Amino acid sequence: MGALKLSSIEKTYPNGHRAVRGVSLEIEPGEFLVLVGPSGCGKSTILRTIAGLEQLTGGEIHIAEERVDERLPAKRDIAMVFQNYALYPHMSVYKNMAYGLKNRGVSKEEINSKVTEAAKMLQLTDYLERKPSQLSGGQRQRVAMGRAMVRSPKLFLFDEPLSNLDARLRAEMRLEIKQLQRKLKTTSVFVTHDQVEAMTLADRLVVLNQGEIQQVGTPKEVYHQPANIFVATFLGAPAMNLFEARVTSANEMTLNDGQTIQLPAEMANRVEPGRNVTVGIRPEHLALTQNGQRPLLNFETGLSEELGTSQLLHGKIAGTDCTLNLPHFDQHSEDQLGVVFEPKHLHLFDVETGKRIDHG
Ligand SMILES: Nc1ncnc2c1ncn2[C@@H]1O[C@H](COP(=O)(O)OP(=O)(O)OP(=O)(O)O)[C@@H](O)[C@H]1O
Repeated sequence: MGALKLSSIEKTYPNGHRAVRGVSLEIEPGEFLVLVGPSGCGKSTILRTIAGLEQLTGGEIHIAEERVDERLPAKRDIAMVFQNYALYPHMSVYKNMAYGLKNRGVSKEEINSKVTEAAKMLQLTDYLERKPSQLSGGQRQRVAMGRAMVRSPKLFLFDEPLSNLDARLRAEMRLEIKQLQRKLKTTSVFVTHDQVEAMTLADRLVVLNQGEIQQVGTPKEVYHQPANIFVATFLGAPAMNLFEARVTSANEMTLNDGQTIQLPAEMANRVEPGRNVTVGIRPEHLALTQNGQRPLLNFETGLSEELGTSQLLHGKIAGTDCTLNLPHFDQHSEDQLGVVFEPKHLHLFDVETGKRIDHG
């Protein structure tokens, strides 16, 4: 039984903008699903239609097998955590957390036990009498989490909840949310445009662009077998390197400047000669030749950037911009270097459709 099911949902805003285009998804109980994509791709709109803050213009939403898209937000048994926390400034932490339960007529004793338990889990016990203005950003975000938790909803919805926090706190809260969700096992949908957040939090990722799903999969699947060029270049920093090439024999491709690359073994004889393809390789999968090793491609060196744990070396292969992410720092004075890679790390895409040409 799916915990949440979106069936061909559509959202066209009154101004005619079609923000969500036939999105279908099924989420398992206890799953942590992350919606990720560039600004304007429709991820917040999807979340808001699940919560009932926006009306669908097509399709259906089911929560635990019950159709909910025509129900009022309060009748959907959902708790939402927002980017701006949405706490009541004049109420104490305790009252903020208790508010939703009090409104539902839950007894004082039960409220007390739930708030106390959530506060303990979130390390807020010492702050229950404070007002939100007397808390740090991270603590406020925890109160917002606590308020969602005490209601024991069927579903948590997170709308970029960490984007107001500084980088360090963000990383800490990310881990806390993950640990908390593991403990509570509440089905969760989390929206972010931050790919690191998406990769680290998700059981499964949904990559969106222009209101449409591009790919659904585990972070590993989506990173290592991107379904198309959009997904391949959206996830990963620096982005995957792309080159135009033509398949010139059963097992070989030729780049613009005549340099050739072997097709990955699984692809030999499977892509017809004459076909134009886009070849992708991630910066961390390219290395410089060492000790007289034979180069697979020539690399014209440009600027390098030192990142501490690794070094980015920018340059060109076959006249196309290209970046290498190298684990060791070395000064490079030569203009031309050789690069090597493992053929299994090559990604092939159709030039016209941008879709992955699969090799297992
Ligand atoms: N009320 C509205 N009326 C008209 N268009 C809207 C409305 N709300 C959002 N949109 C448009 O719908 C598209 C999707 O918006 P949405 O907020 O869902 O994107 P998003 O992926 O969450 O982006 P961001 O990361 O910037 O929040 C955008 O092009 C946006 O301009």
